[in-house]
Amino acid sequence: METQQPKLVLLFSGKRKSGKDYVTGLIQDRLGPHLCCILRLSAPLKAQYAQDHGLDYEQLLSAGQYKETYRADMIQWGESKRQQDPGFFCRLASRGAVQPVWIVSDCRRMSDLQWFWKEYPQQCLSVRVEASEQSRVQRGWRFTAGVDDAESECGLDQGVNFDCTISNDGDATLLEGQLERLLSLAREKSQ
Ligand SMILES: Nc1ncnc2c1ncn2[C@@H]1O[C@H](COP(=O)(O)OP(=O)(O)OP(=O)(O)O)[C@@H](O)[C@H]1O
Ligand SMILES: C[C@@](O)(CCOP(=O)(O)O)CC(=O)O
Repeated sequence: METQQPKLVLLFSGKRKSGKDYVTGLIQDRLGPHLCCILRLSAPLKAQYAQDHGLDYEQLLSAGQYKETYRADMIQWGESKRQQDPGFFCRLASRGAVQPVWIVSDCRRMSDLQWFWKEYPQQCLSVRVEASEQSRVQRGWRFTAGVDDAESECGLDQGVNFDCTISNDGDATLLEGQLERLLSLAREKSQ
């Protein structure tokens, strides 16, 4: 299927267990799958890595511990691909997307943002999901050297003026309120 020009591209980033998948899932639920798709840059990476290493792709995609066992090695594997072509996973993840609103759920590096900014200069909005260390620990996060101090987690810590920041520390009402602006914008743009 041919990719169609999006009307809005929400570029999400955030630390491990800040809730990127949770928050982007909520937005897609509200907008519906005809209006909004979620693009995971890590999906083509995990698909190829699973195939090469005889692993379970679905489990690598899920929020459980399984993917954490392989995270450091997946990062290395993905970085070797990105060195040859920084837009490699951006291109694969967005291939065939036809909805007017795209949510990229896992931007990690400046090159991820730059690729979308260059391809869709009028449509992009960068969104940072933030959560306290305490919330992240409750969701299963433990500091891991080589992961939490590497570009995969820290690549967007500096140098980006995010268009929007969402605090996701577990208060559902507070979260809903923060999503309203993005939901209104998405509905407006997709008309
Ligand atoms: N506001 C919330 N309310 C309830 N549960 C939440 C909330 N935010 C996140 N979670 C839960 O915390 C866990 C981690 O969240 P999630 O997978 O969305 O984080 P992530 O930033 O995508 O992490 P990773 O980078 O590891 O993929 C999940 O089990 C998710 O359901
Ligand atoms: C290997 C990697 O793609 C894992 C991402 O997994 P997740 O988005 O945290 O589920 C991280 C990276 O590309 O640096």
